Amino acid sequence: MTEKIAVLGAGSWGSVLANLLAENGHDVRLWSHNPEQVNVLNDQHENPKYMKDFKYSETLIATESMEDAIQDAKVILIAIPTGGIREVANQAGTILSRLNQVSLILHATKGLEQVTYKRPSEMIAEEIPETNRRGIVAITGPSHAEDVARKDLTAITAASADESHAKEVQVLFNNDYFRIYSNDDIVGAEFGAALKNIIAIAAGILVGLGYHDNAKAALITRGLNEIKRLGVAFGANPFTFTGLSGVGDLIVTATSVNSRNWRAGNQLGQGKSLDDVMADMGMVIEGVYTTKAAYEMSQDRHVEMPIIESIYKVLYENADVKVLINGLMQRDMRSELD
Ligand SMILES: NC(=O)C1=CN([C@@H]2O[C@H](COP(=O)(O)OP(=O)(O)OC[C@H]3O[C@@H](n4cnc5c(N)ncnc54)[C@H](O)[C@@H]3O)[C@@H](O)[C@H]2O)C=CC1
Ligand SMILES: O=C(CO)COP(=O)(O)O
Repeated sequence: MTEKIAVLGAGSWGSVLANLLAENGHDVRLWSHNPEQVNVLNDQHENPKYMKDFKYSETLIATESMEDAIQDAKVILIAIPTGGIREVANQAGTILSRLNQVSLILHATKGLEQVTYKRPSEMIAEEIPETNRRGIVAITGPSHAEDVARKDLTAITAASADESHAKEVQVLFNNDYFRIYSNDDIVGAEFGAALKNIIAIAAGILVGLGYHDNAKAALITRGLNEIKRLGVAFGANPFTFTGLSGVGDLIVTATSVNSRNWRAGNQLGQGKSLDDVMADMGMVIEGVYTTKAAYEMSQDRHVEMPIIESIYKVLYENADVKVLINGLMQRDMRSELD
């Protein structure tokens, strides 16, 4: 069945998901706050800053009016970085109240808010009145926008406390190259999504320093343990971390040059400064911010996270990464299962 769907955020991920939904036959309005980007998307079906050399479907319509996008949309997908999602959800909430409309809210954001440590779905719940939303679903998992654009096979998770909403999302997105599984553990899905970016930065650093496959495998495995430990401390189901939103996303992000977090780490490992890395990327590097939130959360909750603590020290205290690696390797001997 064709649905009207609003996608808020026309960066690499929002634009590619909007394109997929339009090609699935839905009536999609892609909102961006940048009028020039909207014109190029509508006239040339391109989005050069975010998705080089990719032609979007002619049925995809971009708009700079959030109200046009949202009006009559049964589903609203927010694909905005963590730093902007609260503001955009607030704008959407105001419009939904004014229109007296109720929509299902999806988000594709991977991070934790600074200072409050809130997950994206918690920010959405605070900004969009309950009377204007049927439910909140996180869509997350191993999915580089570049691979989805070229229709590589992709499987991700739709997570919602009410799994019936996640099942609705499966119907909207599924096609012959894109498959969504449902999960009722939105806490675990959002923790996996946010924290894997930190381990991806660490993996990039290791490769930048000249380490190889054994080091990467050790980092990914022990990193997953830290992700699970923090997530479980906040109520996540440990099994979620063995799924697409956990180990799946960790593999894709920590092993790929397509990952902006991995690339950022790789450049840091080669000696570039964090300021230069961030200025040159031109797109969001979520893990830089999530590292700070996760480190502070681990201190508050007394959750041991030595790898994430080391990345915090590299990014925020200019610590020597080789000294930190040495420290990690010399920690007290322990059981793998502790
Ligand atoms: N790019 C990818 O392959 C994937 C990205 N994600 C996640 O999706 C989220 C969005 O990422 P991308 O699209 O890749 O980022 P991006 O950096 O490519 O684009 C972000 C877009 O959001 C807009 N934006 C930022 N703050 C805004 C605000 N306050 N108001 C209005 N617009 C605002 C920017 O102008 C830009 O168009 C992130 O949390 C990311 O981790 C998730 C899966 C895959
Ligand atoms: O989340 C992603 C893939 O699942 C994209 O990761 P980056 O933000 O590191 O590019």
